[in-house]
Amino acid sequence: MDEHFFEQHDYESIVPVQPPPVVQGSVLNLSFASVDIDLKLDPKWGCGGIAWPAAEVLCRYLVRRGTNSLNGKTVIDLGSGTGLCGLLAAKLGATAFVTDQAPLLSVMQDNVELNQMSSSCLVAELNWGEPIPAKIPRADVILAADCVYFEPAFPLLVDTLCDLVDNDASNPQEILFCYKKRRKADKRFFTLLKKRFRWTEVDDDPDREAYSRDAISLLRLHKL
Ligand SMILES: C[S@@+](CC[C@H](N)C(=O)[O-])C[C@H]1O[C@@H](n2cnc3c(N)ncnc32)[C@H](O)[C@@H]1O
Repeated sequence: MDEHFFEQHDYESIVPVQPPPVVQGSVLNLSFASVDIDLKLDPKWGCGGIAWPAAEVLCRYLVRRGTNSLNGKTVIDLGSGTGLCGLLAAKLGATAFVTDQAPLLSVMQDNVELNQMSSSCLVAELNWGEPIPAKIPRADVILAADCVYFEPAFPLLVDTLCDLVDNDASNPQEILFCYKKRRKADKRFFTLLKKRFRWTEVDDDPDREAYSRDAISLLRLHKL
């Protein structure tokens, strides 16, 4: 993301921060190339109960890297909501941990069961800013989609990202951070992030031009 990103995309007045309306209990059938995922949506849990566009961008990118590209890897999906990115990672061969706050755990568990992924996609509570629970192991890949939207949580999310990354050069971790810009206030998140991470745009995604028109960036973070 170059430094003019926030000036180019001032969507504040035209992109609603509120989630689109969703019918309670509806099931969304998503297809990413050959990988299908069914998602129960639950608007009762606000923004966590629906699938967000940044999650779909991240899923499409992961699938494009190959259907076995996450074989044997451990993946953590932060602020997973419905569980979409973690479920997709599990379908690509990973052992995935879909994590969120307590109210979202039942939606994620329902979706894990709906997709028959209970053996490789595990649901765990992980509140940003709090110690990483013992049941969550070191991850090879950390995913975060559409997690920048609530200002008080900005420093908490940065802390959790830091806690999950150990900078072991012999065993590097990948952090894929897919972000949709909505408000100028989001810039404060990147000001905080910059103190602990640098980032590069994922540049091997042919969809990049299309989603950047929608103010979505897919970033790879590197801990300083
Ligand atoms: C906009 S939703 C994105 C959900 C999903 N990643 C997607 O893209 O479809 C943001 C998610 O972050 C979670 N979240 C917000 N604050 C959090 C916190 N302090 N700790 C853990 N998760 C949090 C919310 O519960 C919600 O599921």
